[in-house]
Amino acid sequence: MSKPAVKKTAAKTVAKKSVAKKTVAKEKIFRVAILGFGTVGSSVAQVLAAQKFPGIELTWIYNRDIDRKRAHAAAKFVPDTAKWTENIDDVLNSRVDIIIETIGGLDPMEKWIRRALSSGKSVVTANKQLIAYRGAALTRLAQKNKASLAYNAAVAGGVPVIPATLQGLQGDRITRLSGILNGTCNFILSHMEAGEDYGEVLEKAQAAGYAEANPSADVDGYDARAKLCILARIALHAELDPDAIPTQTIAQVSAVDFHYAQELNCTIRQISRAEVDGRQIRACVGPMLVPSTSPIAWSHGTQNMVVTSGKFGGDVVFSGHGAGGHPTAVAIVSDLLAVAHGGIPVSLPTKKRQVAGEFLAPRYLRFVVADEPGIVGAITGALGKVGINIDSILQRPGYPKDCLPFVITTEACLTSTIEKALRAIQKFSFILDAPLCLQILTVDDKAED
Ligand SMILES: NC(=O)C1=CN([C@@H]2O[C@H](COP(=O)(O)OP(=O)(O)OC[C@H]3O[C@@H](n4cnc5c(N)ncnc54)[C@H](OP(=O)(O)O)[C@@H]3O)[C@@H](O)[C@H]2O)C=CC1
Ligand SMILES: N[C@@H](CC=O)C(=O)O
Repeated sequence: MSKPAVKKTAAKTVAKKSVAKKTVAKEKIFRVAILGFGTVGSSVAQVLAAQKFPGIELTWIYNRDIDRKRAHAAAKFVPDTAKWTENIDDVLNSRVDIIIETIGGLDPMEKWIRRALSSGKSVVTANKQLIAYRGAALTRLAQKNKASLAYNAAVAGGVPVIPATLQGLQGDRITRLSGILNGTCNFILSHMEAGEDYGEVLEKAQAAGYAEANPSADVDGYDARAKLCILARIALHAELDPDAIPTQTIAQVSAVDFHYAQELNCTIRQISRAEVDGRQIRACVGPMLVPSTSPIAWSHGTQNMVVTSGKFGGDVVFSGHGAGGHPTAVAIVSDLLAVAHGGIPVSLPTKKRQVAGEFLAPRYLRFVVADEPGIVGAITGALGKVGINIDSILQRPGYPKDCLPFVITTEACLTSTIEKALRAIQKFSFILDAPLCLQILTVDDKAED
């Protein structure tokens, strides 16, 4: 009779030990460093200070000119126990477990992150340029050194499109991605839609910390195309050369385009698109006309929106704030917690793919001309010559005749065909500015078979 009792006691002891072990494991402290104490880095410190996550200890802050940073109001969110340094070796040679990189750019960040991963430190980064150009190699380096590389914040700021795609959509065959991937451009264009001036709104976006260090990255499309490449890697399993993706600036969009877009029941947004086309990927980034009935048109301010189209699951929409310190810090801290809790993202093989910039789409063409008889005939003739069919011609009264903007919309045509027609049109003597040519998005967002 006594045997089972002994067994029970032994089992209890084993159970107690394993609980104790788990408790010890749970209590592991992850030492964390933040590189870069700017908009995002200081917000990370604030989010960490506000929530005091168990097992996370902020131990280092690295930045240049550290006295200036320590004097900043956000420094109060950094615990007294953390050390401040302007020497990167202090961090890279320390016993830090996880480095949060919020500086940006390729050089020297690639070198520093390589050093961190090679010594088994995990890295959480918001650096979309680095991940777009070097993400595949850095991920391999992390895996080789049993470290983690997480970059949820590099695409769409606070919208968890990367973790959701990695954990929730890898079972589908995604064939198409489209949407708004740059908060600064969305902020600018949605404010212009409400009548504000391009230059003034860009300044507001910079002051609020939404824009990149060089805002050309935002307005000229380089930031969005880096994000598109990252998404193409995880959703389409395609490695793309960011430089091969055609980008168009939003700087040429003016108030008159919003007036004409409104007459067409549309608005204008910077759109990023990538679609599987056999062994290549069609991709581009630029301002486009979006029907007012499309949810994309309802994105205002820093909102981003990504639509993925899967063969089996159909369309999935992600939306939220794509720029700003706090939303981005949420993505970073979530990555930090996932790394500390041992989360292993799904990692399917990827293939290098060529980029094609050819899209079949209706076009919005805005011309600025010195008015004279025969202009419409000359332009429509040039379009007809390459087989492009016109859908509408819009000319509002009241503009000066010596600098007259008017619009032609076309039926769906290929990018190369419209470009050929525009090269011919640009030679006409009445053309004052390079014509603005924008794709018009249609509601044809179905997954391919
Ligand atoms: N802002 C946003 O909404 C988002 C930003 N990101 C990404 O996050 C990263 C940081 O962006 P953000 O916080 O806006 O940028 P900030 O310019 O506000 O912050 C960058 C910080 O890094 C410091 N820094 C820059 N270069 C160096 C260097 N060589 N050595 C040491 N310190 C340096 C800067 O110091 P100093 O003050 O002296 O310039 C600054 O404190 C970028 O990769 C960006 O693309 C991602 C998503 C959203
Ligand atoms: N400058 C970027 C910041 C986030 O990635 C943007 O405006 O989207």
